[in-house]
Amino acid sequence: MASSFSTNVKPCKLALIQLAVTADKNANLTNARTHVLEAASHGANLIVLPECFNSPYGTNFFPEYAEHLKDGPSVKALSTMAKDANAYLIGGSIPERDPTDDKVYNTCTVYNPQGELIATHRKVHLFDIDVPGKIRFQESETLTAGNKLTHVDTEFGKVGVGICYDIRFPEPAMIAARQGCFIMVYPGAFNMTTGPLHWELLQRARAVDNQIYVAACSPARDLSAGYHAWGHSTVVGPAGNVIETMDEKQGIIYADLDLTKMTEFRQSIPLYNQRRFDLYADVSKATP
Ligand SMILES: NC(=O)CCC(=O)C(=O)O
Repeated sequence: MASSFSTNVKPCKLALIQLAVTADKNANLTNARTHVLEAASHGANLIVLPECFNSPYGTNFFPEYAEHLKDGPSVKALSTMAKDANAYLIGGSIPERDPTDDKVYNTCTVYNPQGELIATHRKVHLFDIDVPGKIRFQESETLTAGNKLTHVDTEFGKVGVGICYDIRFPEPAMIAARQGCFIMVYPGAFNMTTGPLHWELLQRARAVDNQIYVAACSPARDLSAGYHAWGHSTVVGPAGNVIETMDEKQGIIYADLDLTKMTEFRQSIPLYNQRRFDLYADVSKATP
């Protein structure tokens, strides 16, 4: 079977904005706007913000900062930013309160260059871990998990979206790749324990498994905050190569994404046609 990627699409300049996040929501939105417009002035047409960019990252903060998507200040600000930047904007994530059930979600909102909200992704895998003596974090104390995978059509091709801990699960990236996404984008906030261990490894793994681009966009590290983000926002290519990365400070990285090169690489190592789904079509049925 031939790869389902289409290559006759426009080239795309990706920008990952590693924002410094504070406890002041309005200041965070203003800071995001400044950086989105800066990225656009450098020619970026697909711009990404970090996980939880409008609120400190902590289970006690999520309900306090949560807002409705319909009329919340963050969605309004992001929509205007996308329009003024004339770019697709993957708006990191924000704590979202659903007015129908009052539950709170960790939600990524995506906008087209006209400022229209074209997709939402609620974090599917909640970050519940307990590494003794290192880090305990239980998003499920205040958040509810989303129930769908998210693929967004853009003029550059189809973009898969996950949020942070979602990257640990290979299946959504594989489904996205098989359904034609050329990139998985993960707004994410790893920490000082799991960041050095797994942040880059997981991005490279998702990329090399599926021969797609992978981008992960973190907040900058703030040692005065309760949660210390790893930073190191990174773009990985379809061969599993790190294209661009950075340190822990606020800043922007850029990458030109070239689907022709991606298709050539897929032809040279044609995993797509070689998979043996006759042997492993449904891993959920595997038992010891
Ligand atoms: N915000 C998150 O989901 C953090 C995920 C993380 O640090 C990990 O190790 O996984």
